[in-house]
Amino acid sequence: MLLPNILLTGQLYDGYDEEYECPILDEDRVVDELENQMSEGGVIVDYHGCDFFPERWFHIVFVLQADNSVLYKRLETRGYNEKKLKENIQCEIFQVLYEEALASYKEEIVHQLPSNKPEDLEDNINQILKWIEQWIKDHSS
Ligand SMILES: Nc1ncnc2c1ncn2[C@@H]1O[C@H](COP(=O)(O)OP(=O)(O)O)[C@@H](O)[C@H]1O
Repeated sequence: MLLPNILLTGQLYDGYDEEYECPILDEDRVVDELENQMSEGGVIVDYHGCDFFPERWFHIVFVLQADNSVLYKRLETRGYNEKKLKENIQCEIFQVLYEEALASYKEEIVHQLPSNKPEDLEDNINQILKWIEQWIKDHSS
């Protein structure tokens, strides 16, 4: 589930942030909106933050990381303004999202995955698939 798409089509935002040039997320509405689907299970949620999601929603959390030079080029290509670009890079340097994940979920379910090169994408998918298979095995009896 790609959360940004749902947010935009479902209009689950509350105003627009002129400084960061993005919609302001209405976190409570997002959680309400996703609750039924999430409690059914079998859902992968892709988003850049996680502290407002209920802990019970997830069995595992992956935090993707990129080296700064790689990330800089990526965000520059996306046309981020100077301030937004700087803050995103700083966020990566201080591992803000990894820390947020550690603070929001049990440490043993939070994993970091490098995402610098296309090959990393493939490796990460394989690793996540392996984890899913193992989880299904462990929980089917
Ligand atoms: N592992 C990777 N290797 C090479 N390019 C990547 C990789 N991950 C992302 N990218 C590049 O960055 C862009 C944005 O990736 P995306 O996963 O959508 O980022 P985010 O989820 O942080 O918004 C992609 O279109 C691609 O060009």
